[in-house]
Amino acid sequence: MTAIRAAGLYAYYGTTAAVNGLDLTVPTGSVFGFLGPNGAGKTTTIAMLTTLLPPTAGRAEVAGFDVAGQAAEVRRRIGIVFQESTLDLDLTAAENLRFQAGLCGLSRQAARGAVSAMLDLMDLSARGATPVRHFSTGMRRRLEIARGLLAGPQILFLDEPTTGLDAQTRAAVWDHLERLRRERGVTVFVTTHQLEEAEHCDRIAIADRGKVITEGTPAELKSVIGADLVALRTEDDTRARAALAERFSLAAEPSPDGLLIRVADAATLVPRLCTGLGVTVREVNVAPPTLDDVYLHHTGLAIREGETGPPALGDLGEGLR
Ligand SMILES: Nc1ncnc2c1ncn2[C@@H]1O[C@H](COP(=O)(O)OP(=O)(O)OP(=O)(O)O)[C@@H](O)[C@H]1O
Repeated sequence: MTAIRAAGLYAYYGTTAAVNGLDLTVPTGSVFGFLGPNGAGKTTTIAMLTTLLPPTAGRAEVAGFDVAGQAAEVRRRIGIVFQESTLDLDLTAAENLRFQAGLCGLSRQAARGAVSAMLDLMDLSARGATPVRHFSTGMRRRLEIARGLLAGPQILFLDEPTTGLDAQTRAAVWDHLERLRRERGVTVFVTTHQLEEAEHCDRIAIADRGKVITEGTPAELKSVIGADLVALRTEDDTRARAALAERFSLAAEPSPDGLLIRVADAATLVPRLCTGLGVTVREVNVAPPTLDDVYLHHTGLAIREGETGPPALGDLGEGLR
């Protein structure tokens, strides 16, 4: 089953192609991470998939409905959590949710049930009557997610949901997202700058310049890189570097962690190095490929958080009603 399918999707702002022939398939019930450097087209893609921005060309289906021709059907089946908070700080948590329930057209009785269930799901039941002004950043984020889920969407879109949160709060938000998938079968589509967060995803797509350049499970993507990073400390790194080139045809980069070498199979190479290098090896560390390596390999960029970016999703349209 496919929750989201995009084929040859384009979005132009004037003559700039923000999304440039993007193809995407998101399986139902998955947590799908959408990664990419600033300006890769992530926010614009979410804006099209959530019907806030009409595609310039191409096709996208969400929950089986066309985003351009069947926007109302799509909207009925999705929830969105914007990057910027859109909560009313003067209202309590429950009031914020009730307000949203009204916008979604839920009856008074249905709203009461949904508000209480969502507060419960996001561990906010005890704070329903507290004005949001008194909430921590993490609690506000959880409330935003609760609000995105209020109308029982099949697919939840989140644009950089953990930006600005500390590590502990980020982990809590991810716990909740994983629970959603597990307990409610909600498909979660999330953009993130945090590669360690991408490890939580079932599948990841990396976008650059408006196109998906690679896609797969975290393990698949790492296996494509297929190289362990070996850090070698020796009694004489200059001689060791020359010996690595001469005897093993390996190029080593000096670094504060020692000589760094990328090899396909460190387990076989390391014992050979220790006996055949001709320079005493003092310390060896082996690290399997990380998503950072994958990202760097495909985009030529190290991912960084907190860079200034183009407009947030909330600025692109009126929001779902
Ligand atoms: N409203 C707009 N008008 C003109 N150009 C825009 C507009 N919104 C985005 N762009 C341009 O489109 C490209 C893609 O932007 P988009 O915001 O979709 O990327 P992104 O991957 O979400 O970036 P970030 O991670 O910084 O949010 C960028 O070159 C950006 O400058």
